[in-house]
Amino acid sequence: MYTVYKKSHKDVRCYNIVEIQFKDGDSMSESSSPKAIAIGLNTGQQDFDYSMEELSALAAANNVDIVETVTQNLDRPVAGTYFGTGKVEELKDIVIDDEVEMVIANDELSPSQIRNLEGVINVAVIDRTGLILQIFADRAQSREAKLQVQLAKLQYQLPRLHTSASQRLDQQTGTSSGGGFTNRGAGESQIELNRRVIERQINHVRQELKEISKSEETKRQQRERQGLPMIALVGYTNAGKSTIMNALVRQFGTSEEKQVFEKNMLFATLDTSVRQLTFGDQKKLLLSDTVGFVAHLPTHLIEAFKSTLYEAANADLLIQVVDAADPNRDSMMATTMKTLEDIGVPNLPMIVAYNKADLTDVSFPSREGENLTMSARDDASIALLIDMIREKVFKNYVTADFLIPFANGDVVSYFNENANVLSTEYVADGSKMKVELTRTDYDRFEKFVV
Ligand SMILES: Nc1nc2c(ncn2[C@@H]2O[C@H](COP(=O)(O)OP(=O)(O)OP(=O)(O)O)[C@@H](O)[C@H]2O)c(=O)[nH]1
Ligand SMILES: [Mg+2]
Repeated sequence: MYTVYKKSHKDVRCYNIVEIQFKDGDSMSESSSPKAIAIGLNTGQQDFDYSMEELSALAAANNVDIVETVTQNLDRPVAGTYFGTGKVEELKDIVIDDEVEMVIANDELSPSQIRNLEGVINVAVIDRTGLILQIFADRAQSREAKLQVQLAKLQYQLPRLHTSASQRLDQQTGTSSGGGFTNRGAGESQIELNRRVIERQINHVRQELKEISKSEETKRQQRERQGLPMIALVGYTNAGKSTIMNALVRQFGTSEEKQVFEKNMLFATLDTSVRQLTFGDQKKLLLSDTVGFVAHLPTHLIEAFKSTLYEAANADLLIQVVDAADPNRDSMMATTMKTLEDIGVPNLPMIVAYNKADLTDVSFPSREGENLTMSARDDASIALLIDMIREKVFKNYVTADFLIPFANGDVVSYFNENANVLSTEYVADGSKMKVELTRTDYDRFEKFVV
């Protein structure tokens, strides 16, 4: 049904990236899920229980079944083994009793902690970071997302390289190791070589990403040239961003604006999708749906997804979607704000959408300043959200009277397609139009203003 194996190149071995592969077809059946034990260190942090639950959900998103949770109360992790010696022995017995194939730690482990733990318990040890990276690796669809995840994985592997005594090739010469290097000096250790292989891969991926982003850049510039406001949906994973996007697209998208993928699982969305919405008065905006955030999102992944989150960073307005029915919504909001800061998203105007109110006993839709209590499944909520968005992004519209000479018929067509034409009257020297339009368009056609 599945194989769990340590990723092992001929000459590059890494401890905590475990590839979990499933055959097609039955990969999602319950019986095929590998079993694992979740381990966590309770240092007195407030959201400890929740973060252990979330670890199980992350494992489930990877089709791994957590059968038992083992925790220890300590002020800080034990340097070499994460848990104390006694606890590690206890864990070893549980691993044997439960017949699990892996242990998943709630914190990011050091390379030596992983090595030492694996040495005692004899099954693969993965940490939270490795798990998240693996989910992203499995889900990434576009070439850009795939490369970004690959880059994050390589950067994660780099400090985790190790070499066993038997692998050491202290007097390495010639062809005994792969990687395409010809210039391997005598005395270069295996680990140095491994590092160079990975560094080379990193450069290669970076280069490819740069080329892709050039063409992405062109698309973005085209959009920017259209001068449309950009609204970005951001927030914790599974909050309902894609569901809100779809509800808006259903009402205001053109027929070719496709629905995005929404599902009750962590990280359903990995690529940014942008859709255009057009309202009855011809006002238009671009809406982007983005990857969701999670506590302790691996730093390398944040780094890698900066360009995916370009839309968020350059938006005119953010809509932070919150799962209002989740008891941990406050820490999820804190994580979202922290992640936005880490990505370098400036302090943008923001609407906070307390979504999934239908699962709470709070009445909805209801607005309080920039906060909206709503449900993505409720038309009245979507209507109120649209009012709030319009109020914020179309405030720079101006209304003016124009006289367009008959020779400039293209301007009349432009207004009819892109602006809110309030009245048109034909006079001797052209068309007299009262138009509500963006400040940019006003500046562009100012010479026709009367
Ligand atoms: N009851 C209820 N369920 C909702 C609501 N909004 C979204 N959901 C459900 O919540 C789940 C997650 O929704 P998504 O829209 O995929 O969430 P997301 O924020 O895009 O998640 P990621 O892409 O993983 O970041 C789906 O099963 C939705 O049907 C809501 O207002 N009420
Ligand atoms: Mg989504």
